[in-house]
Amino acid sequence: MRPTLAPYPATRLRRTRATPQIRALVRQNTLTVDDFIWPVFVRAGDGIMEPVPSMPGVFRRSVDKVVEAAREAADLGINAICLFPYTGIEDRTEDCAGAWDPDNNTNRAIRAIKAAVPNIAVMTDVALDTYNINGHDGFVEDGEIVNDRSVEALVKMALAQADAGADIIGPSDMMDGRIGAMRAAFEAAGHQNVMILSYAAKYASAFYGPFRDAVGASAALTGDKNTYQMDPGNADEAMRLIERDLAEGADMIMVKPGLPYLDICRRARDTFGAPTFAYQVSGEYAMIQAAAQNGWIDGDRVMMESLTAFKRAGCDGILTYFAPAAARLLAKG
Ligand SMILES: NCc1[nH]cc(CCC(=O)O)c1CC(=O)O
Repeated sequence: MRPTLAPYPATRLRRTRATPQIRALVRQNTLTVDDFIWPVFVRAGDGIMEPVPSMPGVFRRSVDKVVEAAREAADLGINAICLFPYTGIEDRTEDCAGAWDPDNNTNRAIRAIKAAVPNIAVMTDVALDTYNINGHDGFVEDGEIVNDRSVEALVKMALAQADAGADIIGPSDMMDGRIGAMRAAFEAAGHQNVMILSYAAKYASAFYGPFRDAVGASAALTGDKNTYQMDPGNADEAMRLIERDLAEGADMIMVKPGLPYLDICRRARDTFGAPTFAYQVSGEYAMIQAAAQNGWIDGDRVMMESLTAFKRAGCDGILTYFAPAAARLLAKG
């Protein structure tokens, strides 16, 4: 729809920008604490908060500290927390068995949060990269990332998370057929209320660098993820992937990374109208933090502006490491 515009001077578009009150009145998109999912890194141990050097302000937390973080988030009004495990090179294996161990750090954290902080949703990550000796999201056979055997393992991983009490399962692996396989397995296991937030349009991005440091995958990763994650030049393929995942039973979909892919967010929103999320990934976070620490930008303002951009692009919510900081700023008003 084209707005009707009388010619100048009848139309002076600056009129509706003149005061804070009028600007607030005509504002189309507003960020609220309801928009955030907070990604948190879980590690072994007790009483540990280990800083992630490439992500200033982000920590690897032991389970007890993750529970504290969940409580803090819930008190700020954040609706969901998303868990990612850190695994050192010594605990990584070729068979990735740790991924579906009911007592791995993620599953222990899910149970502990569910017991202590009932008013926050728990989301998880489903991919083998955090347990794999070679850092890939699927099994590697003769240098190839194999699909169907990986899907079987991912289903086991997802079931273990659902058994532990996860509310939202987030498959980030980009294997074909995993959403349908997980949905069928959940139905068979009585987990019909477990949601799937599919990382449907996930690009092979250099913006994931700091995350791979955070989960211990950087040192492990051999080669790249170009045979399963998307080519940054493609847009139509993202629509096909989202349509496919929704048809297989995903409840919500994600575009990842975030800011460089806002065009994909907008198309996803307009094409499918499904609950649409973006992941403001580690590299996006690190760039803003680095520039802010150098005094080159106003960190708080850039944080809020970047998060608002996702709302403008049609997203219902954002996975962001800024969640608690932004929630605190919003609470101040
Ligand atoms: N399956 C792994 C996974 N899940 C979330 C991220 C990235 C998140 C971030 O960069 O903040 C990645 C990294 C990757 O695909 O290599």
